[in-house]
Amino acid sequence: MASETVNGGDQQTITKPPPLPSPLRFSKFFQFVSWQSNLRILVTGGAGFIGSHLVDKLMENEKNEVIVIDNYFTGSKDNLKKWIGHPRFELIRHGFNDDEKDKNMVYKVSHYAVLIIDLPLSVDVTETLLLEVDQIYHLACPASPIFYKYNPVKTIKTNVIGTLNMLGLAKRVGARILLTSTSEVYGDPIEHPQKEEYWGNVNPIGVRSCYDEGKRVAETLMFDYHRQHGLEIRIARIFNTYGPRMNIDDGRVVSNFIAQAIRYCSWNHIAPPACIPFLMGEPLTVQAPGTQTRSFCYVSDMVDGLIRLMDGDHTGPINIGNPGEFTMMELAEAVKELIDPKVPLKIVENTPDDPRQRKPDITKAKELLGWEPKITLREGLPLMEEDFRQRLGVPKKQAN
Ligand SMILES: NC(=O)c1ccc[n+]([C@@H]2O[C@H](COP(=O)([O-])OP(=O)(O)OC[C@H]3O[C@@H](n4cnc5c(N)ncnc54)[C@H](O)[C@@H]3O)[C@@H](O)[C@H]2O)c1
Ligand SMILES: O=C(O)[C@H]1O[C@H](OP(=O)(O)OP(=O)(O)OC[C@H]2O[C@@H](n3ccc(=O)[nH]c3=O)[C@H](O)[C@@H]2O)[C@H](O)[C@@H](O)[C@@H]1O
Repeated sequence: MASETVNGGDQQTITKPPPLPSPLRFSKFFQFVSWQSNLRILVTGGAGFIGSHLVDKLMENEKNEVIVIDNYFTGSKDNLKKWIGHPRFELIRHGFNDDEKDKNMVYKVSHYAVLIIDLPLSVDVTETLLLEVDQIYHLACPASPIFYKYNPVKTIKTNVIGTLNMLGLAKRVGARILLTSTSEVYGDPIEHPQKEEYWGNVNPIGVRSCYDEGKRVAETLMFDYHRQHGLEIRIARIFNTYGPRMNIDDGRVVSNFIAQAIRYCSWNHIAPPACIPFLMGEPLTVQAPGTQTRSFCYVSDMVDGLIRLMDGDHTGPINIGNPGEFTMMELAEAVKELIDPKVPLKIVENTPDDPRQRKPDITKAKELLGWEPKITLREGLPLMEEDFRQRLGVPKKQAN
């Protein structure tokens, strides 16, 4: 088991041996060795953007059994529809599955009647859960700033109570757990690019704190369980990730710019620009000043990095991101160039505490995981455009 540390090596090394696999799972393995999958993997937040791509990749391995829990706040069952009904896949609904539904009808009707009829049945990580699994990818948490700021108390609960619950589960069944932390733990960074040793510059009482301080506490909890109980932990610090399947009105910059540009062009196509300009859709909304930077990682690279981290020997935290750095103005220009150079830009007001620069130092990921991103922004944007056009029902116009 790994005992490498970060932060200049000033953290304690592991004093306890790693936990044994769940006794339940162990006996099942020997009893049914002929059909038992090698790994039962829980993905929290598996109906979301990164989570559903991760599920796709994990399901490619026939030795894996994948279980998803989600409360569908920002995720959707649609993202998982190709796996629903697959024998190696399970989407947990309020802690019981379809076969048990009839047996539990009274219980369910009395407690969840409205949910059964009107809403997809969901599982929230702020509630405790007992499952027999070997690995936990803990992603559940709204990621887009407009969504995580919508109900900040719930965001904090998800990060703190949700992570505690998943750590409790990992401890009980002897599972390895990976947390998807964030580059937001570096706040508005004074060091650039950001190395894992950097402790960050975070406002503890700002409107983003529910998310960035929430993730910092989640990291603390992970390390405390690791030191105190010998839990096998992995922490990924994810930098801005984009790709197909992001919510169209997610609010994050890449999805906003692509949706705005496609919508602008579709209106432009119907209404001649000279006569009805207000019908032409929204320009690209660049939040002031537009010189702030981000480094964008394509989702397949991200998923590859997460799996390498989970399956490797290093606890992290490890930055996983693409070091290619762009100002928001440069990103807007790249989207214009791709979709339609005539789409206008509009400078709009920014939100408080927006980090002014962000770029990962990925030396650790390269050295410890043998990972580096393969897909550049210019290669990834067209893949996302194609997916957004399909979902918006706006095909690309063929050049004459
Ligand atoms: N996408 C990025 O750029 C990025 C960057 C850094 C970190 N991350 C982290 O990666 C993870 C996934 O991000 P994403 O971009 O796929 O976001 P997303 O919003 O698409 O997915 C999050 C999923 O978690 C679910 N969820 C939220 N709260 C929950 C709760 N209390 N209980 C159960 N499910 C809950 C949502 O319904 C959704 O399906 C998050 O933890 C996020 O903080 C993402
Ligand atoms: O990578 C990360 O660690 C974090 O990145 C994002 O947070 P943020 O970078 O603020 O994401 P966006 O909302 O996409 O904003 C990026 C930049 O684009 C700008 N922006 C956003 C939206 C828009 O329409 N226009 C625009 O210029 C924002 O001002 C900001 O400077 C994610 O949403 C977080 O969940 C994640 O943890």
